[in-house]
Amino acid sequence: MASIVQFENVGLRYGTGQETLSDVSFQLGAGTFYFLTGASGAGKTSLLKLLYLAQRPSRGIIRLFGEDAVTMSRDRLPAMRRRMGVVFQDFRLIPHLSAWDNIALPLRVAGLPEDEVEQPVREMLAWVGLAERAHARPATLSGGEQQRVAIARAVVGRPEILVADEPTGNVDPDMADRLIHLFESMNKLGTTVVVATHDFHLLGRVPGAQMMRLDRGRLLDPTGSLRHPPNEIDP
Ligand SMILES: Nc1ncnc2c1ncn2[C@@H]1O[C@H](COP(=O)(O)OP(=O)(O)OP(=O)(O)O)[C@@H](O)[C@H]1O
Repeated sequence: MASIVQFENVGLRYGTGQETLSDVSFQLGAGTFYFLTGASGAGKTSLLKLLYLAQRPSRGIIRLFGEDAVTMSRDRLPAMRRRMGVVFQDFRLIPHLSAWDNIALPLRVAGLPEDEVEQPVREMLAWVGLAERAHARPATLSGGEQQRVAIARAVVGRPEILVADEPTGNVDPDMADRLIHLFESMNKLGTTVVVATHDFHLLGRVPGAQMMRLDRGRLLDPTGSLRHPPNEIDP
């Protein structure tokens, strides 16, 4: 299976402090589902920021869709980012837009005509259980509802990679299962999915998902499953 993301000896240092991420090396196989776990402060959000190109590493090599993401010119970044859907930990919805318009945004930015925007937005709103709240602005939605709008916005354009940072942090267990099922359905259609979570309950929900575990800025890969081809697990 082709790898869609490669990190080689990546390090990240904010300011002049210690490295937040050190010697991080892995490859993500196209079409695979990954969970990223680790204690609070281990560096999960930082790793995801490198992945969705919000942050450049202090050292190492990152290749995304076969291109060198570290030396890439700033003009190329928006086109690369459009191939990814991101669920931010703090949602980042546009406050003056309704739930509907927030979800429609990636499709409109991609230049889809309005008659091709309506159906996917309607379907996504229904999927995340917010059909009745289509016209609500983010400030009038609960935290869990905002999170569901953020998820709908990230997946509506069927991105090649979906990156989600604690996407079930604000919803009840039933909704968490439903959202994970949505990610799994997208994964079955070919999207590579990376979900950072503290929620151990979720980890068993996706058969075949690979685990990435960060421990104080270092990625543990005891089974070698993050290399390609994955190592056989020793009997
Ligand atoms: N912009 C920043 N400037 C300086 N330090 C930062 C910045 N962002 C994160 N850090 C530090 O980097 C470390 C890792 O943070 P990060 O948010 O990546 O961890 P995390 O595993 O996602 O944690 P959590 O599960 O609590 O969200 C922490 O010590 C944090 O204080």
